[in-house]
Amino acid sequence: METAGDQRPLRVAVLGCGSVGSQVVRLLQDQSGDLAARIGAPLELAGVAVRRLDAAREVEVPPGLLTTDASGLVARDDVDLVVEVIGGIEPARSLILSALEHGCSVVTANKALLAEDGPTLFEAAEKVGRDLYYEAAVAGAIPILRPLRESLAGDRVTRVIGIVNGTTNFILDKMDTAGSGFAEALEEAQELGYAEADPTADVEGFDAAAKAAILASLAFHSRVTAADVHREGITDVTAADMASARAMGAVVKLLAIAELRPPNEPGARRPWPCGCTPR
Ligand SMILES: NC(=O)c1ccc[n+]([C@@H]2O[C@H](COP(=O)([O-])OP(=O)(O)OC[C@H]3O[C@@H](n4cnc5c(N)ncnc54)[C@H](O)[C@@H]3O)[C@@H](O)[C@H]2O)c1
Ligand SMILES: N[C@@H](CCO)C(=O)O
Repeated sequence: METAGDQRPLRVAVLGCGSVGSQVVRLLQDQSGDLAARIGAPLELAGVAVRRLDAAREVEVPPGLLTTDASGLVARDDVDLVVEVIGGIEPARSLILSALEHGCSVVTANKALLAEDGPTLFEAAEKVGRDLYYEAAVAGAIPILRPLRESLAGDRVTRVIGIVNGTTNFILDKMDTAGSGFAEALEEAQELGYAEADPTADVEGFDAAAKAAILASLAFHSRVTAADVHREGITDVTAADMASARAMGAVVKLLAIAELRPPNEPGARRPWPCGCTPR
């Protein structure tokens, strides 16, 4: 009987070894047996692109696998799959496009990029017949994007609402339940790895807006970018606001709310006409 070990390994390149990247590398190393059995082939780490070779990391990476040449890594012939977890727009976009052009499938957690320029990536993947997966871009541990895209493909979704930003949820909860100050709670969220590299993205609502745009695009088969989303952060929320909410039996939360409006209502969008809806 053929086992996963008899199959050619799938070679994985990881771009970025921060909070998320280090855990991807750890999983590839610690759970290689389980992953191989589930996938049907061993997953092998081909390389990890980092900014600095000598930086402290949460995971041990064999030095021979580290490189500061991310462009070179995604263009290598022996790489099958690229995991982009450096974040931001550039060079993440160019690296993903190059990886696809070089025949790799791509997994990215980059909601900022997807919300700004997802169609360019989806079209590029479609053109070369490669996969582009991004489940971790919204509500990391909760499978939400694939169910919206596939399980609910035949349904008419009219509303998506939820807490989609962990950092603000953590801060608001600490302010409410432990009486923490905003700055102190933010620092703790950063230490725990919840916050974006620039936490302004979290506390001013940019991260939630990007996630709302991705959710709305999938749920309503439409094109919504982060710039289309009304955004409010939590930096003005005070202890007095918390107390008022509590007195009303409520809590303060940062929500992403996406609603489909009737077509002739002001602000309503038409479904996206071409074949470039998020896949
Ligand atoms: N942290 C989370 O909980 C979380 C959850 C879901 C999605 N995400 C997304 O995942 C991505 C990564 O987030 P993170 O929290 O790991 O960020 P991070 O800042 O901890 O890690 C990013 C890493 O990429 C490196 N990097 C940046 N530019 C690089 C380049 N050109 N070449 C090589 N390395 C480069 C940085 O040095 C850093 O180590 C972001 O898109 C983020 O929005 C994060
Ligand atoms: N900074 C993001 C990471 C997960 O997307 C958050 O706090 O939700």
